[in-house]
Amino acid sequence: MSIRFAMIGGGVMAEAILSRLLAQSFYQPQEVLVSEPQLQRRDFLQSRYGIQVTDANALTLQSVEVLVLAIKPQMLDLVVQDLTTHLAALPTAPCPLVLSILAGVPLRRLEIAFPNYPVVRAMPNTPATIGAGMTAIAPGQWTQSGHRTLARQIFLAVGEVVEVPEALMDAVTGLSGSGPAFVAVMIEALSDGGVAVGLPRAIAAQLALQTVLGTTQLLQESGMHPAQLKDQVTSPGGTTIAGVAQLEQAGFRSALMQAVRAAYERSQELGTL
Ligand SMILES: NC(=O)C1=CN([C@@H]2O[C@H](COP(=O)(O)OP(=O)(O)OC[C@H]3O[C@@H](n4cnc5c(N)ncnc54)[C@H](O)[C@@H]3O)[C@@H](O)[C@H]2O)C=CC1
Ligand SMILES: O=C(O)[C@@H]1CCC=N1
Repeated sequence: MSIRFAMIGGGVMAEAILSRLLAQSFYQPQEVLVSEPQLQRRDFLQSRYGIQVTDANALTLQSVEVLVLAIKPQMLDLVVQDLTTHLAALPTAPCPLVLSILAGVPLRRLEIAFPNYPVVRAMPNTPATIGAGMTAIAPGQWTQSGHRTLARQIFLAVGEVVEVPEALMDAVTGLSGSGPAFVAVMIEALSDGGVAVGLPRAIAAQLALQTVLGTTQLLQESGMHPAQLKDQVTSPGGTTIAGVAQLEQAGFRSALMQAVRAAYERSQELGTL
């Protein structure tokens, strides 16, 4: 069976996407090749998923349908240099669909690195690991509708997908790309708050997690605006409004808005490194 799906970089996000695609039989393990420099990581991916692995990036360009770039943005130039050194010139046909999940890196740079290749810039997030991801995609100038459909299908395997103009990709990175960390920090802090007022750690952690999960599900299923839900919980002169007043005093909303902006600005910076 020949390789149809290749990835350069076999880290956290590569595994998240790969594991779901395999679990849904989107690709068979024998059709997948991951190029990864760390031996331990290669061994892990091979034994866990039964896929093929290599430390030679150039092998990923051998007549595959899809090539996912899953290295850190700072590594892009090095990887492209490595590919062109080993292949003399990148293959001109048939060109795989290049799917980049690199934060910040614009289509313009990717299309220079992979001349005339169909490129889709994507920003998934870590809940992709359990099929609850949120991915935004922006197609490049050489993509045809089949490429866009394929990109959408791949990311639908790991959660929800939206298509946005490329100009919004850094904003997406600030919100849904980076957001799982912001939410995780909030859950940890809620749990710490519980411990501070006497709850055992394990119980505090369970309460914090289920409260966030249940609230999210309620908002999603009811379609209620978050402000409406907040109003429903806050009894006049009650406990919740005392807590909400403290959040406002500490600048909680502002902190979250600034966190998204900082991540957005960093994504813009990473695109220029
Ligand atoms: N972690 C996240 O939540 C998200 C990450 N991303 C993007 O995904 C990309 C990968 O991020 P992670 O998976 O978190 O990083 P990671 O560090 O877990 O994975 C990167 C992998 O690339 C490998 N690598 C390093 N040099 C290489 C080379 N020359 N050739 C091939 N592979 C090489 C590393 O050994 C590592 O396994 C980044 O560009 C990031 O911006 C996008 C969305 C979410
Ligand atoms: O922190 C980062 O740079 C990556 C991109 C989005 C989430 N993690």
